[in-house]
Amino acid sequence: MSRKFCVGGNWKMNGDKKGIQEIVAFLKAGPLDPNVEVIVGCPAPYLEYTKGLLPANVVVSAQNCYKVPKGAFTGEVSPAMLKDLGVNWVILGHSERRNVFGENDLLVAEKTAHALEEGLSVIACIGEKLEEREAGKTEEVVYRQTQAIADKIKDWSKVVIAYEPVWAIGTGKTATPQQAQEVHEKLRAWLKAKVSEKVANETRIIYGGSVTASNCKELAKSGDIDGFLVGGASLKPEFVQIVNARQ
Ligand SMILES: O=C(CO)COP(=O)(O)O
Repeated sequence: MSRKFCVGGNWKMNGDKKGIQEIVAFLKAGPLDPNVEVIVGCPAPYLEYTKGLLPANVVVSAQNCYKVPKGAFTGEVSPAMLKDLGVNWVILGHSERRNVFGENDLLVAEKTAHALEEGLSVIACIGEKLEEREAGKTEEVVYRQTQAIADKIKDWSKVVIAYEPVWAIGTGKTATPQQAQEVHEKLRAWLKAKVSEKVANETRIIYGGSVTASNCKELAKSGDIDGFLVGGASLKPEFVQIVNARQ
């Protein structure tokens, strides 16, 4: 089975109704490559609003959710609530969740498991910090983060892994196609060894970190880069070019 190219926009804590209308306008104008799965991660209060505006070829995603269906967890959102709104995707374990909000590997794995149980598709984010890369620990870190998830889930069919080296996020320092491909290839080999050959062959591994219209085409040529998770550039019309990187 070939892996469908997948491009997610992660709006982070950006946007208001007017801004969302502008983003929807360039998504509608496209044209977006019909062979690409396009997902936009919007802030929780705007999920239903955004879903109501998006064209049929773009789906909406949440940026976070908690690990249980309901209860005394002030400020949290459950997968059941997302499903109730007709939202079928969630981004989990983003480095900003890990590093600003203190989410550890276990919590990210528990959230992933629960979201999958509730029927959501998950973009599960992993990636090393600059000091970890400089210390030669990139593989150790991404394997550890992926192992935590592998320990909690059985079905990988609704999981997309986003490799986002922390040093490349919002910095303008994109990983080179070689750097990204190297990690993606190693992750796929790891999945083959630790999970199964089928999961290794079928799971999409997308790259995130300063992806722009000008660097996406080179990155998209690498065999193990199955798409992108785009931050800043997903708020701008150039997102359309990133979706179309393989054209
Ligand atoms: O964190 C990211 C996507 O989730 C990447 O952000 P930038 O594209 O702004 O570097």
